[in-house]
Amino acid sequence: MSAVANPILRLSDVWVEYGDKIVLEKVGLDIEAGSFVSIVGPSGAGKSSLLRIILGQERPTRGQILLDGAPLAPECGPDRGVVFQRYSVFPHLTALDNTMFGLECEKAPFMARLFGRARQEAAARAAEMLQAVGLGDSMDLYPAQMSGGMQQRLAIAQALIKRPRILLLDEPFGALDPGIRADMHALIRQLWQDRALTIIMVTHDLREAFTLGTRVIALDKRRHDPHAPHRFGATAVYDLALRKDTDAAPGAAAPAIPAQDVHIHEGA
Ligand SMILES: Nc1ncnc2c1ncn2[C@@H]1O[C@H](COP(=O)(O)OP(=O)(O)OP(=O)(O)O)[C@@H](O)[C@H]1O
Repeated sequence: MSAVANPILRLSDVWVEYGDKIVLEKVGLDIEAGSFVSIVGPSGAGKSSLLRIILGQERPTRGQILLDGAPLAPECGPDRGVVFQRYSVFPHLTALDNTMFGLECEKAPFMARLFGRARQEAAARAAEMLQAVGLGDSMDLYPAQMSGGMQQRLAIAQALIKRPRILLLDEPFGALDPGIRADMHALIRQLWQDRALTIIMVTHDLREAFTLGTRVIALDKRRHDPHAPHRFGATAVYDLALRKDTDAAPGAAAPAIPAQDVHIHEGA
């Protein structure tokens, strides 16, 4: 376990099992508020499973997750927002209505519709959010009228409208062209800094992991049983804290890291 004083998230001895298949075993992690944590690892290592349990969509089969020192509520709370690789926006709603939807669900959980002044306030907040992600001129467009990059910007606006403190990103830029990806890196870095977010991002792209992350965690199996591939789960096999100049230009390569600032330690 990587000990951090007053972590925003603490995972202690967390296991995720599906029947007799062990996906994650003995995961122990402290996540510091304001950090940008990149999670890497081979396909099937349990990266998305880890995000789902932090989001509260699923519960670990063993172990404990603390959010600000208190056990994680069993459902997804407004303190955590999520963006997936595949566009999660609603095709029948405009960008503005897509962004407002989260607020409408929160404030009018049965009808998911606000009226009068409450609606005006929600629309103003959604418009501000769309400006922040660079969609200020596209509020009336439907997702089918938007590019992939624009749809991911919209998904980020949806995730951030409820002002979460933790943003979970599951391969958010994996389906985008390299040029658009660079723009999205700049955007996410800006939002991370401006909104003092804690970000946990799963990616297959090591360059992306090191460029954006202040910490890179690799999940993998420490033990393999060739006769029973599901007998052992993955855990954090590498945990690298990177010293980052947060004022670096968006998209800039990570600065060189002096050897003494690289901490490689075994998972729990
Ligand atoms: N609901 C489920 N029931 C059974 N097995 C599951 C379930 N969800 C995930 N798994 C299994 O858990 C393992 C880890 O899946 P997960 O999607 O977390 O891995 P990943 O590291 O995110 O993979 P990828 O990089 O390919 O997206 C996989 O073997 C998957 O088949």
